[in-house]
Amino acid sequence: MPNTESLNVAVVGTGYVGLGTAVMLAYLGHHVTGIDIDERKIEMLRRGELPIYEPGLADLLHASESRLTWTSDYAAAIPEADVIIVCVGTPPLPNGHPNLRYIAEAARSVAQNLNGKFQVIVNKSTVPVGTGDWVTRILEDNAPDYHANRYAVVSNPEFLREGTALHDSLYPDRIVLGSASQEGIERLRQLYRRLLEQDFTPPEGVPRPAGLARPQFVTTSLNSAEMIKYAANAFLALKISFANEIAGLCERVDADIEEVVHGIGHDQRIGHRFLVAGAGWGGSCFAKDTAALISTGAEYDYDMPILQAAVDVNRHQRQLVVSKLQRHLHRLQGKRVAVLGLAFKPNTDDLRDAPAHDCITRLMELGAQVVVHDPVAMEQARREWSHLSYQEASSAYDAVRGADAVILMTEWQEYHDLDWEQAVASMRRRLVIDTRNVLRQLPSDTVLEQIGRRRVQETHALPMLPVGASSVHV
Ligand SMILES: NC(=O)C1=CN([C@@H]2O[C@H](COP(=O)(O)OP(=O)(O)OC[C@H]3O[C@@H](n4cnc5c(N)ncnc54)[C@H](O)[C@@H]3O)[C@@H](O)[C@H]2O)C=CC1
Ligand SMILES: O=C(O)[C@H]1O[C@H](OP(=O)(O)OP(=O)(O)OC[C@H]2O[C@@H](n3ccc(=O)[nH]c3=O)[C@H](O)[C@@H]2O)[C@H](O)[C@@H](O)[C@@H]1O
Repeated sequence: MPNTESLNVAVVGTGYVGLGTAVMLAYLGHHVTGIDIDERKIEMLRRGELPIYEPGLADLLHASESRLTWTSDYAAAIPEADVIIVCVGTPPLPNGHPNLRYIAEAARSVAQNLNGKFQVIVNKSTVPVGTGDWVTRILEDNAPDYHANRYAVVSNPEFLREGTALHDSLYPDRIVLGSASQEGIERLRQLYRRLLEQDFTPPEGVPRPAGLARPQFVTTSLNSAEMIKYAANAFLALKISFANEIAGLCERVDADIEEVVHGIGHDQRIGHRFLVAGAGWGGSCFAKDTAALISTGAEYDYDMPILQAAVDVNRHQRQLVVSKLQRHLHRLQGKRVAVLGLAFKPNTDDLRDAPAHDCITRLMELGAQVVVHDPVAMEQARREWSHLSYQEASSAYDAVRGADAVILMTEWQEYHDLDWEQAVASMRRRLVIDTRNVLRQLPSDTVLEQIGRRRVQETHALPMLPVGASSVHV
């Protein structure tokens, strides 16, 4: 094992996880080379620009610049690396199984450049149980001189959330390492020593949480580590779907999901987190990982009805938003609907499986005129959602002006801080569907619909107003 505190690390794949990992490890003092086959990303990173939006990441990137290198050439990074961390994508195939093509390609490229000394190949991508063994086989088949090479394969699942990636990377609850190689585990203990002991100066803007416990160091078999990642995401998705199911019943029996969650959350066995009802979970991983787990079950002829129900509840939840709109506006043909927020959650530009996509698609099918705004994801949407013909607004106020309804899809702070008095005064009809339950007091003549909550502001008829009218009596 190298004696120095600082290791040479190659991070393969510079997406949301790879970038967070590379920058965090450089901040902790390691020398990191990020490798990506996407040369556009590498060029941007070389210019000091980030290809993704993640709060605080640009500052940390610049603070650690001297220990960060970017390349598309495996040969420039792998031979020198003590640790190679694979963070390539594992997107879903139509049958729910993850596409492991990028993992196989990365493993082959790594194998061809191994140096013959002891190197640790870490898999951080989310992969089905058994992938670590399969990667070992790919390394054996492709390393130039298999017998001369010594290496360990370790599964090290990632638990960061987009939007809070730095916080989650620097202050993790646990670091999970699965491997049959004790030597591999020990090298990773060295890699993560500063994290484990919380022995670093917190970067500006990412303070250490008060009373923070040190991360748990969890070592397991390769298979168990791979399973831990899927089980964790499945359980979180399940919690949200449970909250959404109870929210639906709350609406029918005139109870309030927020009061209910507050009440049950004080039971320490339940807790408050990940029980916020809304438009359903989205993002790059929950749908992909629940589908992957169900598809793994199917391979073994093993049903997973609880997980399947969580997925079904989520699908239904996505449709709820438009139903709420129809309840008030009836026919949506020609109605102008403002959608605030496109990203699947605040503080990211990631649009993968964003609930806003389903909502906009449905609104368009029903003939509505859709105007959208997002503080950071508009450009991304122009690239990825070019099949949707909505109008873009340059500000939230512009989106809302003249609208028959506003749907708040993503709880960006900017929307929370809007001057709602001014915003609703410019609407044609004062109907606000808050799918994230974040709005509190709107002008009294506004209908505010939330998820699973008693109608916070009630009105019996929804008047149509001349645009710009400042008040109305109902
Ligand atoms: N996005 C997230 O918040 C989290 C993602 N994960 C998992 O981490 C993995 C990566 O996810 P993201 O970072 O979101 O993916 P991403 O799609 O943002 O990034 C993947 C990157 O890998 C690169 N790549 C593909 N093949 C390559 C190859 N052969 N060599 C070098 N680079 C290659 C792509 O060009 C891309 O830049 C996935 O398995 C995901 O499930 C785990 C925890 C959190
Ligand atoms: O494997 C992954 O990719 C990651 O997936 C999630 O992280 P992420 O998808 O970035 O974001 P979350 O904060 O978990 O939110 C996911 C979705 O659930 C929704 N959500 C979240 C929490 C909640 O209480 N209610 C709720 O509807 C969010 O709005 C969002 O659409 C997990 O939280 C991470 O631990 C995991 O590493």
